[in-house]
Amino acid sequence: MEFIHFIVNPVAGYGKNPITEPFLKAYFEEENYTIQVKYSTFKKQAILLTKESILEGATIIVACGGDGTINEVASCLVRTPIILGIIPIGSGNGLASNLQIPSNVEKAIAIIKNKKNTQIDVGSINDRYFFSNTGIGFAASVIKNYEQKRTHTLWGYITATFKSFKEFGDAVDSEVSIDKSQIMDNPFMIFISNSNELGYKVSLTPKASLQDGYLDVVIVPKIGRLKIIFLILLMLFNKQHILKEVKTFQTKKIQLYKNKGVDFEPQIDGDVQLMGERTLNIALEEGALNVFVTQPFGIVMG
Ligand SMILES: Nc1ncnc2c1ncn2[C@@H]1O[C@H](COP(=O)(O)OP(=O)(O)OP(=O)(O)O)[C@@H](O)[C@H]1O
Repeated sequence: MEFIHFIVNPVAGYGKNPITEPFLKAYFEEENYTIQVKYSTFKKQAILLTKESILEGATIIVACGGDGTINEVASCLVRTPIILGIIPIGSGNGLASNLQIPSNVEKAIAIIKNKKNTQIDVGSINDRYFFSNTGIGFAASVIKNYEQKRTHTLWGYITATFKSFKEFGDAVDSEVSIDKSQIMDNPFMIFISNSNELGYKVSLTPKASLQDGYLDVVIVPKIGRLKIIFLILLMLFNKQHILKEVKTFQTKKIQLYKNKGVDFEPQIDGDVQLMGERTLNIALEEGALNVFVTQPFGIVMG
């Protein structure tokens, strides 16, 4: 008997999804599965619901939402034997896309029922985990503006990008040191990724792998407005490396320190968080999360 708990974000994506207990019971027959469905009613409640499900003896916990919900659920499952299932009903669904889990709910359910699981790497930033990506600068500013919008769609990201572009000149003067050596004035963006997709098939780190034991880092120093426009266009076609200012490398850990300017406000899997700290210690934990995947993805364990 499997004890499967579903943690559903009812406002993810377009806020329309079919996930109810009767709907799921049609797929998870009572002879083999005991299911429970829980809905989050406020931001970050999925963390509390997941912790409760662990205490209740769930063997599989399914995050039903986008990258934010997956982050909240999966953060509680790192280094536990509990397997994460994903039903991607968010807007961007970057991690699910990297894992080749389709947005079609029935197909995503079939992957869970197929019981093939693998272990993926997990990123950490101070006391938090990330599974897709984290970073500071322009990408975090876009997400902050996006979070304030009512429509969480691709159009929401486009208008948030315009707003961040307009605000760019008002940025507070800042200085960041990287690994206690390189010092950057007002870096445009420092982006650190575990997965190869941001969502909507856009990628800043197309070569990143969830199972290679490395984080992929993209650093863009302060650049002028024309170059920003050029860079945004290049990003849409995954060709940002054409711009010589864009530096990419792989690492197992990286430390950012704010010498000057306000405290760090990084985005963590699409959620902007004021850290209230001047140091960000970002690292990778290899293979620390069990997740259901499609048959051809990665090294299948189960
Ligand atoms: N009932 C709720 N009301 C408001 N916010 C909620 C509720 N339940 C969860 N949330 C929050 O919604 C945020 C966004 O969720 P999520 O990332 O899953 O969806 P999305 O933004 O549509 O998808 P994606 O991140 O893939 O673009 C999360 O920060 C989560 O904490």
